[in-house]
Amino acid sequence: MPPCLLSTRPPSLLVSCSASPGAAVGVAVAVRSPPQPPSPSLSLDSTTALPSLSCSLQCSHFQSCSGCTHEFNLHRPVIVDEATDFFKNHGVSDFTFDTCRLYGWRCRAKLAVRGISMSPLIGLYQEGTHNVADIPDCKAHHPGINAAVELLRQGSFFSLFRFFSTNMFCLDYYSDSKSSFLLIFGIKELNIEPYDEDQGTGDLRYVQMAVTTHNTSLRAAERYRNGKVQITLVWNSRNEKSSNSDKLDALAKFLWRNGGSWSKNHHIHSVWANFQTSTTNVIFGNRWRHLLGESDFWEHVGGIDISLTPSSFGQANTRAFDVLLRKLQKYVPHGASVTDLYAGAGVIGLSLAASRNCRQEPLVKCSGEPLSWLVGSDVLVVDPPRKGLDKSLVDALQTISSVERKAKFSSESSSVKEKEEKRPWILRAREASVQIGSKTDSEDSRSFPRTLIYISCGWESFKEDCKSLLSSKAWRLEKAHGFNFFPGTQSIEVLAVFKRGQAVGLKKKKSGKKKKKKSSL
Ligand SMILES: C[S@@+](CC[C@H](N)C(=O)[O-])C[C@H]1O[C@@H](n2cnc3c(N)ncnc32)[C@H](O)[C@@H]1O
Repeated sequence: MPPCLLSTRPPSLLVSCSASPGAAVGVAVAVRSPPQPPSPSLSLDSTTALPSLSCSLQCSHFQSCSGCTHEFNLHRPVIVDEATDFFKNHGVSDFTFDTCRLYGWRCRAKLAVRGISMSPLIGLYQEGTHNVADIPDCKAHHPGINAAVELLRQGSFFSLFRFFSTNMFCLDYYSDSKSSFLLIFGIKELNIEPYDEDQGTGDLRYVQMAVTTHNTSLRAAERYRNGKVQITLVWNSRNEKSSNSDKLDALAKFLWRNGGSWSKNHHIHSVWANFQTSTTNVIFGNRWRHLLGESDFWEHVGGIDISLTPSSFGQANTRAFDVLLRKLQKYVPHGASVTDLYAGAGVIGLSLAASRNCRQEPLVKCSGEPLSWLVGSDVLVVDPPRKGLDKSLVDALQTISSVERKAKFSSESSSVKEKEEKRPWILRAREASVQIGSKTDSEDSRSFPRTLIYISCGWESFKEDCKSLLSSKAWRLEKAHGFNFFPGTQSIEVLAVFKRGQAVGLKKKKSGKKKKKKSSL
């Protein structure tokens, strides 16, 4: 029996659970809920009792698939309680949590392909094993991904017999094709072999599906559900000239013919190949080839259009990411200079640059200081992988105030020296260096960021990093928000805003205490 949170949170008649507007993909209907407008945010008011069944997963693959670990209360993972307490204990009592879209949210998936040709398994590894759970009806996937997986399954593996016996609907689907018989015959001929890890044999190892919902020819409300899928076939060969390349070519053409721009049911954006022969667990090899469809994959997020290659890091939950980016923009002043670390394809930095009209700061390198690349930045944004910040960065951020003091001191003393300089040839050389735009010492004295925005997908590592930053007294927490990036799991995305130094109130309190002590003596 999967864990049911009904026992911890009794259902109430008034339901305040609602998915983001437009979350019409496998929608959970609020039980006994009076009609109410969709609300993208949930209040964390503890008096608001929430139902379980209204936001339950109801997925036939739950338990066999490792993707989702929690079946109920998708709108409010249990970890939100812990996060609320954590932030309260660190001075932020108004932590908010955005429920976002609960179903069909995953726009990026890497799925293993295993089993046998007649009966392939396309899905995720079962917990702690290398057995793949087939997940054709995954509730987390954008429906376009499930449709593309189904097409892939037909194209790659269906035998003529199985095709006729269990998928008669496909005949209608293909009936307007000029040569449906040839097509069916072709499917059998493809006979793609799923990868066999033990032997290192087979053709298709993994498939990556990425959905773009950026289609400006559709009304905004229709774009999400009409998203198109970029398919990357991770092929077990060194390159496109290997012996099984005919099969790859045939599979790509099959996918494109039946899901591409000329097909009746256009849901495939493009087909790519990645070549990988390594026997390790690394999914992708270094060689990528665009095969069919559009080569550019555009997405619209955080107010910008961004083109990602299949090898780029992309957030799986595009809509929730958009909600986060819009919240993030509010913490960056207009015209600020921003440094974006762990930037991946640079979506965050570009979104801020566009929405906040950010100032461009040339990179300044002053020798000897690990934080030199932050000189002149007003805001630092970090978005590390699940394991959190690199230790060297935490160390640098902990010592940022003393580094700044040192930098200021050295630039002040050098400007004193500058003033004392009388030799005309030195003065002329200095003037020339300013004219060609190179940095002088005095410019290095500009301060380091006063704001640090930490975006985290790893709650445990975030807590550790947060404690380290706060314990150094170089930073204080000012705001924190959570986002439901991964409904069905206990992972949330956190956006935490830190400011330099300690809270003014805290300092005052301390000096007040001292005074009292003195007077009591
Ligand atoms: C959670 S992703 C965020 C990417 C980007 N901010 C976004 O939202 O699209 C973390 C990124 O950091 C990169 N990364 C991981 N370790 C890194 C390191 N030590 N230095 C720089 N980047 C790193 C990863 O490749 C990945 O692109």
